[in-house]
Amino acid sequence: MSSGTRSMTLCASAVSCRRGGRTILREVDLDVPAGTRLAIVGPNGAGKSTLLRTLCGLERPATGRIRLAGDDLDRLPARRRALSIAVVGQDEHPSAELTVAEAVGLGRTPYRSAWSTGNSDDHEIIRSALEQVGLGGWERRSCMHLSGGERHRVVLARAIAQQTPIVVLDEPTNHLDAAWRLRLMQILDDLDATVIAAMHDLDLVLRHFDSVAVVFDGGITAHGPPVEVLTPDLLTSVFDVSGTVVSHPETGLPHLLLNSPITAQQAHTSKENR
Ligand SMILES: Nc1ncnc2c1ncn2[C@@H]1O[C@H](COP(=O)(O)OP(=O)(O)OP(=O)(O)O)[C@@H](O)[C@H]1O
Repeated sequence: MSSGTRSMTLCASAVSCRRGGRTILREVDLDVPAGTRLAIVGPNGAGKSTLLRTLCGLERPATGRIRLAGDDLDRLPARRRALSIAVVGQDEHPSAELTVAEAVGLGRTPYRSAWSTGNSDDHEIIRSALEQVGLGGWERRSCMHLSGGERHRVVLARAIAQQTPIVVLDEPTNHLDAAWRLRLMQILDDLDATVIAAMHDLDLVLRHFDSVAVVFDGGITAHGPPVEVLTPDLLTSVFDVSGTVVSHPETGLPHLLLNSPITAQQAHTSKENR
């Protein structure tokens, strides 16, 4: 971990979020120590994107504070924020008018002075970011003609090129095929950065994140190491599925076996018992 990464703890205290006149999250406390990997999970509509957007400063909390390395996030100048946090949004794709290099080069904007088009370091950083996402040599291609998965990888390369101590991603495995889902997780594992990601794939969460925060019922209902949090009871009461964590017979790593969605009656009983 670099010294810059080490000092960048992100801290939410008593944060409430409102969208469309409705309170989505109430009094959330969440510390993300520098250099750790946090997955945010929860059912559709629970408020994962809302929490992520608030944590990275794209939305202001209705109440409470977000602090980055001790400073109030909403008081940080835009440039300093862009040098601290890179964001890969849900279903975000690069503008069709840009070449791949231009789209990835947007990640270098906070480092440039006005009217600068980038220097040789920038070109090398862009080239290297494209290599990492398997698009080496694609600099001159138009973003207009990329597939969904390729566009997603360009946006990921932009975040890598931004070289921030914190990277925030909203459902980063969307649009990716089986191999690229695993490669993406490897890329995130290798980043010298704090990683915060909203995830639907709980199996990947088990092996690639230090901790998981479960967003449910207007708050964080559980938070801790994935193998401790993703218990059969929690899977039933929060996700309406039955499932269990098993060890891979060869690697010994934890994997999630999901059986079947539970019935509406079972879900009701489980919630009554919570
Ligand atoms: N701009 C908005 N105006 C009104 N309601 C909104 C707005 N954005 C989100 N919501 C509502 O806030 C709630 C939380 O949305 P959010 O996108 O944070 O959920 P999520 O957990 O990320 O869901 P998903 O897994 O489906 O992506 C949802 O009920 C959604 O309909």
